[in-house]
Amino acid sequence: MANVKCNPDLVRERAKCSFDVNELIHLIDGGENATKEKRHFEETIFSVKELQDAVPEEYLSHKDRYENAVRKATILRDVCREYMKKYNYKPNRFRVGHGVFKDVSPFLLHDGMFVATIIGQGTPEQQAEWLPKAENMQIIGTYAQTELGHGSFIRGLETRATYDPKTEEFILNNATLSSFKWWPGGLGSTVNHCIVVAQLFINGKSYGIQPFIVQIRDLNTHKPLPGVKVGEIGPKMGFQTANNGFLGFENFRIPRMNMLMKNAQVLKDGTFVKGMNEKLTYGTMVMVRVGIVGDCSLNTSLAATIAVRYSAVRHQSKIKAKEPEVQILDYVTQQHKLFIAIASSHVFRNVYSWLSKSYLNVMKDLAQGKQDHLPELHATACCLKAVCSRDAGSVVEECRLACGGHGYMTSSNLPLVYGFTIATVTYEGEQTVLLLQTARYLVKAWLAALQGKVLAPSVSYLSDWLKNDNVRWQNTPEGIVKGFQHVAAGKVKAAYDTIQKYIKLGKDYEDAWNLASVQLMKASEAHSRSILCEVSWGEVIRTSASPNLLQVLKQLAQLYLVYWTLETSGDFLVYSNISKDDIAILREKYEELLAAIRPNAVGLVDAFDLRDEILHSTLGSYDGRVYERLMEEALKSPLNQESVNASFHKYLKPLMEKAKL
Ligand SMILES: CCCCCCCC/C=C\CCCCC/C=C/C(=O)SCCNC(=O)CCNC(=O)[C@H](O)C(C)(C)COP(=O)(O)OP(=O)(O)OC[C@H]1O[C@@H](n2cnc3c(N)ncnc32)[C@H](O)[C@@H]1OP(=O)(O)O
Ligand SMILES: Cc1cc2nc3c(=O)[nH]c(=O)nc-3n(C[C@H](O)[C@H](O)[C@H](O)COP(=O)(O)OP(=O)(O)OC[C@H]3O[C@@H](n4cnc5c(N)ncnc54)[C@H](O)[C@@H]3O)c2cc1C
Repeated sequence: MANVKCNPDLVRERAKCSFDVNELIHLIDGGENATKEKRHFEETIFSVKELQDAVPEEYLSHKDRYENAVRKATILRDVCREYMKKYNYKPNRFRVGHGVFKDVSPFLLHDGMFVATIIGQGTPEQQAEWLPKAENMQIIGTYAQTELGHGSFIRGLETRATYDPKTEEFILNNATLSSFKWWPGGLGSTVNHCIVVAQLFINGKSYGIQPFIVQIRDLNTHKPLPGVKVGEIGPKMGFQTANNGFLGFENFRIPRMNMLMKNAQVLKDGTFVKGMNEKLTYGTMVMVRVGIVGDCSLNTSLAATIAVRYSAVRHQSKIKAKEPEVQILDYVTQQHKLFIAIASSHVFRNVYSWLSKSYLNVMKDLAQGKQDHLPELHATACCLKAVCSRDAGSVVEECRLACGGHGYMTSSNLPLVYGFTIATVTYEGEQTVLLLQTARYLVKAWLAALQGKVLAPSVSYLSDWLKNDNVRWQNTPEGIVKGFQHVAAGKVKAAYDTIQKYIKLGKDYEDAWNLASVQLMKASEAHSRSILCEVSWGEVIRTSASPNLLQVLKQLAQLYLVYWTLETSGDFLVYSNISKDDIAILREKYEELLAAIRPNAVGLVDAFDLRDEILHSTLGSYDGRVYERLMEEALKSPLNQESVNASFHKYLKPLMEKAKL
């Protein structure tokens, strides 16, 4: 990239960077070697001509766009397979996926949930049967859980799997419209198999929801099998190429062994054998929620790179009347909009790495029959997924707005990035629903703290606060982290007290919960923010890096802490010992941090190391040829391929002629 002829502003920005950009790239990637491998892999993918679109895909019809995405998905699969064989390298498909598809691969659910569910929910025998076929794409699958009528409340799913001991089969049925599966990615026209989550019935008795592996299309003709009704759900806000679909069954029979039975089993005679914990059936969702925190880091870095580079290139208006128009990045309000995006990406990455380790530890425990840490993992993954996805959506939109009119252009790629980022707020557990899951855990933890019990590490601050809620405020990163914990503890207590108040007024627990649920949701958000602050600050101070880089990483981490303290200063005034003077000091600190980060802004986004092919942006490319690219892309419009469009003769001319009469 260094030899590309760049916009002079970007050249100047890069020259003033105070740290070694390559050092940060290596740190993010996990070492110099990892960067080399990543770059070699990406170079390979993006040099495949067939993966490059001649026409921007927004000009294609819905159908052509889908077919093009499938074409590229199959080529990408082949290239990756060869590459993995040759180099024994497991690539991050999500990064290159953004480059190849711009939007979402029709195989996303195959990789992200179908294979993962076979691993997580299948017995060793079932894995041996299905996994090789799924991994080498002999079968293509998705995860079909959500229905027209139910998504959040999965105990309410209506698809039925009724066991027939005579034939040792399950009979799948969707008797109502609301029971039709609705949303699964790839289901529309791509997959031939599904994990179907259905209510198990044996001898008229319900045994809750269970996962079944179901073939829905003929492997040769791709026609839906008799008894299967399947199709695509149509255009959406984003995810246009994900091929989301609907599905219903009518007396569709599958063998008994197609119920994934790692957790619970149905024996030949119809005996149901309960698993260690019925919530383990929800395991794939926990895994994906963890992954989404990492995805939030990637999505935020895409938007930050585009908006920061553009803001360095774009000159508009003046700060001082007699001086030239400034780079818009010099406006402190612009820095306020953008630097939190850079900081958030680092915070999400660090927290993702921490959460993934917890996830793997709990999986190891579960394999040994220990489930003590599962509730804590579930509670933590729920609130972090909810808050990170919401933050990422807001950050991406702020970056888009920060690019003014050009941010509204599809060719900036910011609308698309927003489309797939904001979807993460809803899928894999709607944000409020997940925050309320965490609130259940927090309320229990609060009760346990009141009883003097020892709490799990992520909530032990509740006990500390109970012992001493009068800790002096300190304007240090550690003091701010404590402050976030005080806010969270104060909110948990307030929500708990509100539930108790309603119960005393004669409400039952469920109604009291619903009445207090705004507070519960906010408590859960505050808990999540305190984890984000504590973990990310902790990770940064433990980072081994050169003094220059460490200084910049600390500035970013502090920016995150101070930004969110100021954003939620009302809460701090209510629940911590912060004073108005402390807030004024933090405001000053915030301005200092923006100024300190300013010279490194372009270096920091360069360190995300996102190739132009991944960014897909007229505004964000490495060379900063913004206006040239905007014009080049505009000229690709089909309307610019003709000097006069047929509509002139058909409609406009007759209209003008009528007006003459
Ligand atoms: C570096 C880059 C990395 C990139 C990685 C990218 C990652 C992305 C990977 C793949 C992309 C895939 C794309 C996905 C597209 C979208 C897919 C989908 O959306 S699939 C459908 C997802 N659906 C949901 O998430 C539904 C949400 N609803 C629920 O989960 C549940 O209904 C519920 C809200 C949890 C409620 O369940 P239920 O009613 O049964 O429970 P409760 O009565 O409320 O609670 C009972 C107790 O059970 C505990 N519980 C609940 N869930 C779990 C769990 N999963 N694990 C453990 N424990 C659980 C709950 O806490 C209650 O406990 P108590 O309070 O009673 O003790
Ligand atoms: C892009 C995209 C891709 C998807 N891909 C898949 C897929 O591959 N497979 C799949 O199975 N599903 C998929 N889904 C479905 C997704 O998982 C659900 O849409 C999601 O879980 C939310 O459920 P819902 O639509 O039922 O929302 P609802 O639950 O109906 O939410 C509507 C409102 O009701 C509120 N609400 C609901 N319950 C409660 C409660 N208990 N307390 C308080 N408020 C509540 C919510 O907070 C929200 O404000 C996808 C969705 C999207 C958008």
